[in-house]
Amino acid sequence: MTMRAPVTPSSKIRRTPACTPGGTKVREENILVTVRMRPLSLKEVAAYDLVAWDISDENTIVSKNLYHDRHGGSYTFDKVFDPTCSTWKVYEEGARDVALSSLSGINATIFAYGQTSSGKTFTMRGVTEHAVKDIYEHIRFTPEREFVLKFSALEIYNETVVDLLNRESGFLRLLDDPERGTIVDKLIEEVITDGQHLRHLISICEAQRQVGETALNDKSSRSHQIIRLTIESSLREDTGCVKSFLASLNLVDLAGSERVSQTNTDGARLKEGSHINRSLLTLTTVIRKLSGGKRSGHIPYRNSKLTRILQTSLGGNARTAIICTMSPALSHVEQSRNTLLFATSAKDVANTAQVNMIVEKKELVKQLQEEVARLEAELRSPEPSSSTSLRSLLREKDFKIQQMEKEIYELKRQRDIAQSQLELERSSHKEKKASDHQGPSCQVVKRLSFTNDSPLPGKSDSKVKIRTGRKTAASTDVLVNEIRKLETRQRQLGEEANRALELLHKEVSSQRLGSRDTAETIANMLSEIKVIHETSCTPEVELKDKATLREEIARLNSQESNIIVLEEKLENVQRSIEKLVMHLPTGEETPNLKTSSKKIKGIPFMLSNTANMPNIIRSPCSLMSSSCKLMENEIENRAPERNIVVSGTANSGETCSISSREKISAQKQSSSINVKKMQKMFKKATEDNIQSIKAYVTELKERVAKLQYQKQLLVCQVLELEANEASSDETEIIDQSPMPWNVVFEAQRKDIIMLWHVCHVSIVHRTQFYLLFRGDPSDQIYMEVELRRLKWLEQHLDDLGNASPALLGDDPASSVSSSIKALKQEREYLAKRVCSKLSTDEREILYLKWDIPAEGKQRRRLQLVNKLWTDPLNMEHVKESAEVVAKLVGFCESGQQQQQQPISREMFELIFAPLSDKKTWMGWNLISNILHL
Ligand SMILES: Nc1ncnc2c1ncn2[C@@H]1O[C@H](COP(=O)(O)OP(=O)(O)OP(=O)(O)O)[C@@H](O)[C@H]1O
Repeated sequence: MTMRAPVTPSSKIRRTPACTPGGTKVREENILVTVRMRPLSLKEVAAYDLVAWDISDENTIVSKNLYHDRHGGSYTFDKVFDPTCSTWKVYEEGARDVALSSLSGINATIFAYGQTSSGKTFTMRGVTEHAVKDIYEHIRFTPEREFVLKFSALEIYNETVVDLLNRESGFLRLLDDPERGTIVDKLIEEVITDGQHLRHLISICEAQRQVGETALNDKSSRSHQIIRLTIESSLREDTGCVKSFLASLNLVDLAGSERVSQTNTDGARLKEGSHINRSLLTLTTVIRKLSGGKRSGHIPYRNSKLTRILQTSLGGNARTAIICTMSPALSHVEQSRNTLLFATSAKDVANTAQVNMIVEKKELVKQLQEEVARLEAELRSPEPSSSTSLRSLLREKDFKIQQMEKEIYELKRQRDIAQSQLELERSSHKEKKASDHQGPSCQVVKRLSFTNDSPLPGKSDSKVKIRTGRKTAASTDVLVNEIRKLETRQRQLGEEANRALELLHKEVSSQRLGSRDTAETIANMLSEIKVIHETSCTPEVELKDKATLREEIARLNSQESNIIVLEEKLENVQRSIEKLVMHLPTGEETPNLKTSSKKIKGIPFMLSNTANMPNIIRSPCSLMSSSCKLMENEIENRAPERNIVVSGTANSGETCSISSREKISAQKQSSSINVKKMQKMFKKATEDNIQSIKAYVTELKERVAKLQYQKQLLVCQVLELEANEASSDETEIIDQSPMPWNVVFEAQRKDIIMLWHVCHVSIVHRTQFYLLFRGDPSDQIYMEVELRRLKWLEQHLDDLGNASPALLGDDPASSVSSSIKALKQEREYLAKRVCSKLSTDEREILYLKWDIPAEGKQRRRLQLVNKLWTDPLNMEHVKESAEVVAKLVGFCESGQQQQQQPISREMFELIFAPLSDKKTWMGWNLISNILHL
């Protein structure tokens, strides 16, 4: 029966931190790592193999030969099981707890890792059996819950995923699911009826699995096997709380790492071995990178199907147990040490297991509503102690919301600025076009430009198109000039307004046109306008560079409060004007003629500088002079035979005087008519002036707004400049401080050594390269090329292995297996030279140091050579291997014994040949062949 995804659309998986049975929260938990040592196999006993390890206590395993173990030969784990331990004990202490977590919604994975024939399948078979038994026992003793178990199984064979319940479905694809991580497409899931059914399915999978015979194991698993039990459980009674738990239990039996020299494989087995080793290498890399909390870097899960499928179990949402299996034999000591090193890294990997609960959407809503109601009730409760923290939390949230609103407002504002800037840019562009038509000498300076949808001008947003450098400086100058012009204009206007107001003040107080209130109002207005004028006066600064631009912004910033004061004052002035209008004299009031005529004489005639202030303020004095003229005309009309002169103030140069007594009497006769006319005229002049001041105030307001806008532009420009400088600084920093070459060299050398190992590169080549390139700066290019070639080769190993002969040509060295074969031949060749090139003492020391048992001269020599260059992670081993190979081949570094063959860089001349030229690009076999001759 085929089952699809267990999560239905109407339900949702909720994850909460996992709890131990005791109820304490588990946020991070390290992988449980145990080591199981099997007994010596019959073959090993027959070969008189020795036991290389001691188990000093139930947590520690120690190498019997401490001579060259760089880890001091002692390794500690959560548990170490000696060869007499039963699988039950291994399960009980190394897997049970983790396996049973899956019953309470926590994903669990148990896997066995180790060298081929070390007992992984043996152990996992037992562990699976015990887990199945325990699971069914738990189900039996938990009647209140209903359990649904589903079974699926797959194998990863030669990096392809196959369904063990349905081999016919071919190779399965891996898909990325945002909710569940990596899933295997079309993998069959069968619902299990009971324990018997489950055991039956497991046995089917065992029968289906790829198994082959190797020199080390008659039934060697040639694939990684993953059995997955998906366990869903829910309460039988609807209690209204969490509906069900959902988790999977992965039981993983990995294929074993193997050495061609030990497994004596070729053909299909060899290819399998290569795939197995590669995926295990990725697993090792993933574990190494995850260990010690070094999660920040890239974890290469995607480099193999195995690590992709197990991703959640390695540093993710699962509890994981690893049982490392090993042989006790001395002949496998190197492989066992590698297993122990892997186990040591795995100990440091931390997982974050969560309880996976399935909650129906309706139920989820209900639960959330209840939660909200509870929280609200708590907030309302008179007992503050329990809700204090909640309240403060809410306050905090409110505050955050407010801040966010402010930010949104600010962003909108900045967007508007950017848009207006764009408008400016457009008009400037038009101007430029127009001036271009006029002639080449006309230059238009461009401003900053932002794209229409740019949210934040001046920030590092990639949408912001910035024209920087000289253009920015030029546009800054233009802006500054504009601001300067505005400011000068404003100053002039301020002065005009002052004069006009002073005049008005005098007029009102001398004419007593209004009450005392009116006089006070105007006096206030006058002083406020003065403040405005003083506040808005700015010193002239030459703004040429960014520093002065910044100073200018600082000044504008400091004037921010002034601007606010200014705006307030303008409001006051406007109010005062309103008041003033209310107090204006009506036509019915009869002023004292004597005083009026006296005052007329006394009114100072101040002609405003109308050229500088067009359409803003008309001085009442000019109106007064015209009213004088009107009076004069009237008098002249009434007594044409007499010469009447009306004298004015010194300012105007006009005078208004009467030359004879007759003229005075004529004036007296007509005075009653003229006074009314004068009153009207005076009132009109005052009204006009008030209108002018109103207009002026409005304009001042506009100017202030403009100034603020200009300030924003300046700020934007400075931000631009800073962002550009910062990015160029960063580039400089990067350029100026590369990683020291020796550090790069060490890292590259380690990578190269690992890749040589993975790609089965000739050990003679490795030796030459290793001895020749020791970190001299001139080695850089050689290291780079070697690394690239190896990376390419590693990536294409598969393709090469599978490629048709037509693609590869006849060159036998172009496939993986031929590389391995060539390596084997090379080792045989070197083994023949052991006696002639190494002295007896040298040989004995090496045999002792490298744990080579004393049995058969030829066999010992081969064993010695087979150990060379086999531990790419151990730099001491690498160095020793290179020294031994150099002696065997007769290399010497320049300056050493002359009878030996000197290594020179010419051997590694950089060849950039087309890929079809296998001999050249694979290169190494060719080089070593030459050297062998
Ligand atoms: N603890 C043990 N006690 C007794 N025999 C064991 C033990 N572990 C393994 N063996 C035996 O060792 C042999 C190899 O074991 P097994 O096939 O489990 O190794 P493996 O690691 O799975 O190898 P491969 O990776 O090649 O599949 C088997 O014959 C198995 O019965």
